[in-house]
Amino acid sequence: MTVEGLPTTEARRLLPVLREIADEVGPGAGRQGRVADYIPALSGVDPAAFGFAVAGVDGEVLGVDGWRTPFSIQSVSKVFSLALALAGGGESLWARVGREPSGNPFNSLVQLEHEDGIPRNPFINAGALVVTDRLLTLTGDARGAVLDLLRAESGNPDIDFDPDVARSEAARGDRNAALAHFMAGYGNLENPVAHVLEHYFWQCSIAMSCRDLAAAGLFLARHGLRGDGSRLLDRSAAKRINSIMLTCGAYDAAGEFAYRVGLPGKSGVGGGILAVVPGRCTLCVWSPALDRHGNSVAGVDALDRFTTLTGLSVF
Ligand SMILES: NC(=O)CC[C@H](N)C(=O)O
Repeated sequence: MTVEGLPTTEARRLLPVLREIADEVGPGAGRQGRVADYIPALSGVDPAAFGFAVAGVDGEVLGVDGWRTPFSIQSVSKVFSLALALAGGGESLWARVGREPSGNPFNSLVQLEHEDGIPRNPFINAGALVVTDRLLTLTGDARGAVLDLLRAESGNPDIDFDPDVARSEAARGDRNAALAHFMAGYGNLENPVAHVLEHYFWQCSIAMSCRDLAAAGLFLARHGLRGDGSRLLDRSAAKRINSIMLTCGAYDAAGEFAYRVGLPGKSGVGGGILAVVPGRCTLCVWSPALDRHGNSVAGVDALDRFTTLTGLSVF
């Protein structure tokens, strides 16, 4: 029981652990790694920023330091577009994208030719472009569908795209354009390349805080149930997304992430990482300085310490 006599929630119980970790990791944030600058609009972010939030399956969200500061969610959006594509279109997606770790950088082209235009998994860029294409076919507005889901599940209607980030990425989008055109050449896109790219860039540009992302990801900890009690995914689909996050969520460092953290997680080059403790809670950590794989240095460190201190991993 807490001092107020209310039952201790998961978030309240874990908040002191987040505080302890932030005191250890936060002061060093930005000393190792580099902020992503291949998307120019991301390059001005403070490398020393740090935020950490925990959301219990009851919906309570608490956090420390910069947990309410919005940042560019980038590839963390890939979890939500995948959830919507599976919820709306089912298993047929898997004819067009695989479920194996790639072992290659998130924007790599090399595997695609060997594997006939079928991306290894939905969390590398090529795979996410296929998922966006599927969502476009299903909804007519992939980026709008992702934004609506994020607003609804976080309970924050003010979440929005960042047009500067979206335009900046489009202006430097040659690699993603190459991936999309290459897959179109293999017949693995249903919509025009320019349309798919636009929706992908805008979806990546969404700005959210650790608070909002931890809350929005709770359906993954609730085995597919949304905040209003309705079902987004059946239990099996939720399990599968968590599994792919564990094996593919940190690009070509997914093995190292699983080794150190032991949780399903998805990182983005904005420095955010969403992690899931199924049945218990979600965590979102943010610190913009990245390692050479594109994962937040302080973010992975914080999650590593979290599972070490609490024993809350899937193993
Ligand atoms: N790893 C990432 O977060 C990459 C996302 C970024 N929008 C890109 O396509 O390059």
